[in-house]
Amino acid sequence: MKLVLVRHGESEWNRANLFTGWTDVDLSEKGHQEAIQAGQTLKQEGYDFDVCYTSYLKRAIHTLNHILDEMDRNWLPVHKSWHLNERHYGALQGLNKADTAAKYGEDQVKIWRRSFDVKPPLLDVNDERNPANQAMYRNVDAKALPLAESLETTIDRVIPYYEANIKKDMEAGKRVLIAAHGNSIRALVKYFENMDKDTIVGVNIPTGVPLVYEFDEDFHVQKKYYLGDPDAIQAKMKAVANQGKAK
Ligand SMILES: O=C(O)[C@H](O)COP(=O)(O)O
Repeated sequence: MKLVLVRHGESEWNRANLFTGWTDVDLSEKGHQEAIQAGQTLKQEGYDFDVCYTSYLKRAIHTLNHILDEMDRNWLPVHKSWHLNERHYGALQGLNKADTAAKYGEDQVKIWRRSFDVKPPLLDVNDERNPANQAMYRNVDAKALPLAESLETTIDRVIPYYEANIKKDMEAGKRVLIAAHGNSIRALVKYFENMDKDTIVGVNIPTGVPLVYEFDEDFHVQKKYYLGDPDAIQAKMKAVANQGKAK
């Protein structure tokens, strides 16, 4: 069984190096190109899908749309869920990552970005960015919506959704494509690989590159690989890690 995950292409806020989280920003021009390239790669490599999953955020939705365009698979069913959203970056959303590192130190920014269980500072409940105050989440139980998330609390909402929906589809023999985000994908990577808290700290997901997992029938990982030029992928991962360095 194969599962393909793609982090959205570069967003406008990735380009500006801003903490983004649940802010609904679109792809940059480079991000659109990365998503188109991901679709072309999947097509050239002979991939096909039966069902797709994505988040509520347009950078992931538009990435998926580009991929489906390139594969001529726009007719596929697409499930959108807030459970696949990026980790909520709380009151850090909108701040520049390098400036934040200069102000609070690179170690603190690494803790906020990559530690397993530390949440960034919470949004105020009255903040218009509180998801409970936004139309996008009007059908979600407000008690389930965060004011900030750690990777641990992101896992708490990604994995039950994966098990109840995506895993079920895979068990039924469906080929699944997920277009999501750096940290919702890190949640899945940690779970699939049973990774410990220290190892996941070093995992950075590149933008717009298909990541393939091959599982046996008990959902043990047999193989894991990115599709594309290995040097270019390494460079993209390093660039993500370096976003938290002071200039
Ligand atoms: O929300 C964000 O800022 C990014 O999409 C992911 O950020 P990170 O790599 O700093 O966790």
